[in-house]
Amino acid sequence: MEDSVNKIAVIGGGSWATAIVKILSDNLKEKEIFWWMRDEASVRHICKYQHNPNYLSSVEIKVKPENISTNVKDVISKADMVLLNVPAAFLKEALKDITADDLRGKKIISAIKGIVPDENQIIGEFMHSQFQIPLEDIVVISGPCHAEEVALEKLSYLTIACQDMNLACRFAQLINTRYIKTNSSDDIYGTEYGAVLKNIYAVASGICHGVGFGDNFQAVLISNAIREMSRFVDAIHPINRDIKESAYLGDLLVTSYSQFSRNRTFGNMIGKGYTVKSAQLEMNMIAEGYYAVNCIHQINKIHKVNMPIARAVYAVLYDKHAPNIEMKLLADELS
Ligand SMILES: NC(=O)c1ccc[n+]([C@@H]2O[C@H](COP(=O)([O-])OP(=O)(O)OC[C@H]3O[C@@H](n4cnc5c(N)ncnc54)[C@H](O)[C@@H]3O)[C@@H](O)[C@H]2O)c1
Ligand SMILES: O=P(O)(O)OC[C@H](O)CO
Repeated sequence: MEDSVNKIAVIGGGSWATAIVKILSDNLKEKEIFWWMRDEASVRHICKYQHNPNYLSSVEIKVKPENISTNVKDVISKADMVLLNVPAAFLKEALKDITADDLRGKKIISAIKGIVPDENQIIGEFMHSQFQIPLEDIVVISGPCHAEEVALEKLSYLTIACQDMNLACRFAQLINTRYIKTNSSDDIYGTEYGAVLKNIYAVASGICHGVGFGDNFQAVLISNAIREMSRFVDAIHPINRDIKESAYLGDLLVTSYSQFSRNRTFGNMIGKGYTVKSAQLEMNMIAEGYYAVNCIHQINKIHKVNMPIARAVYAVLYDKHAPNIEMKLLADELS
């Protein structure tokens, strides 16, 4: 991989996939980018106008038109690195025609922050168990970074997690740009679960805002959320990690406070009285936290970690408890 031109297949056509395509194009290392998205009309539009019509439409797309396709098998076959970037809930659907043979020998990069529903697996576990990808060939991209700020070339930091630190460093060299800096980590489980949990806490943050809590309470909520995240990731994968690093605390902060956060926006609508369906319809984007809280609820039946915030979000979204009452009950449990 080091000596030959890197061939990278980006799988997904949403905001983050579009931002990642921009980052890869702006990075100066020689590479060829292939891009899969499910929507034929979007492919045609991008090939003709060099802009994604639905997401980050200000970004100029520099991928060759012949490399953009709705044929996932074809796109994957041309690459040696496959960068997964569809919401976790749609990953199985996106890869339904792909076999372990199609992915043999390829490096898998996950930019997804979610859990595969029904399987209740983070992306690395899913790719390892379903496609026999060796764990050391799986790379996770995480950290506090909104696609919208990438479009504006605002300075951002990404964490590249991989059990093979050489691979983490090699991939980092493909995405470092003037506005993207990278850190490396070998904590693939903590990085993935941290990203999953921060989405749930952003939904909680939005619900609290929606029902009328202010900044003072929000600060207490987030202080409790980082401790809850720490308890859970330590129970799942107990290694020596600093939860204050950007991939954990940083991502929790950006998602809980930013105007760009999908999960916070979704939670805010729920707090204001929208149903889940109507909030989802209102957004052109996906709030991973909605799906993740159900998966974490199932996973935590085994681990039994004390998770009052995730429990409250689950109660509102899945047991249909009134958001204002549930958040007041939660407030009594926080300190
Ligand atoms: N947006 C960000 O700033 C950002 C940053 C880091 C990580 N991520 C992660 O990237 C992943 C992709 O999120 P995003 O923000 O790009 O998505 P998005 O919300 O911008 O776009 C939604 C995506 O989901 C697809 N989609 C919607 N309904 C679908 C369906 N029924 N079947 C199949 N696909 C469907 C759309 O085609 C689109 O690609 C998520 O795991 C997210 O957590 C996002
Ligand atoms: O803040 P959200 O909910 O849009 O999630 C996007 C990214 O995960 C932030 O790092």
